[in-house]
Amino acid sequence: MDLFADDSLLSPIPLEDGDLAWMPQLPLPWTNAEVMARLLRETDWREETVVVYGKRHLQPRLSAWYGDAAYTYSGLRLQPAPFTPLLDTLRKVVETATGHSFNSVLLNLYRNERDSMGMHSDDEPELGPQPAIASLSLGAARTFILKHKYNKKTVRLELTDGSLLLMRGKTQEYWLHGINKMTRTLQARVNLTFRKIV
Ligand SMILES: O=C(O)CCC(=O)C(=O)O
Ligand SMILES: [Fe+2]
Repeated sequence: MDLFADDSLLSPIPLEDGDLAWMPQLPLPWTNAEVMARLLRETDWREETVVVYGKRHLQPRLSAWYGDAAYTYSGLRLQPAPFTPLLDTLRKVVETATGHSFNSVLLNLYRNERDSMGMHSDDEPELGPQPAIASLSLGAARTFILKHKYNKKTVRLELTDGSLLLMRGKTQEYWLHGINKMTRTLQARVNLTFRKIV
């Protein structure tokens, strides 16, 4: 279901075989720093283990999954917790800004420049075809890298404090995305990806 959208604040970012839109500052009812501090404090952050080629590794970031349904992500079965009042408020703000409805959110905490996320597509079957995923960033800016699966073109976006990136259409089908480690010292960043499990 698409809600009535005040999406005039979202600007399209041209991307072949994909659909991206972005706003530099999502209008929030608190300052970015207040939202970030509350998310750091109120979230049930987990250091998840992943098994790659039979070897167990700690993920290079902390994460938490809130929503109505369990979700399989990077081979991990994430047990959901119900939305908190803060997450519910953020969800409504993001829904108004994007015109899409969401019932789940994955939070990632990049503690410093050494935390990262490998290249992937958010194409799990429970998201349905052509999912809309809204990504809210708080704290340190990190570079979001998109790589085309077939022609290998690369696009880099700076995801700054308070910004909202909407990925939809064929984006997950044609592109991988991720966050690289950096060498320059960086403060913490929290990213929330709102999703709809169908
Ligand atoms: O931290 C980011 O901006 C990317 C997060 C992401 O790709 C995900 O949660 O699937
Ligand atoms: Fe992703």
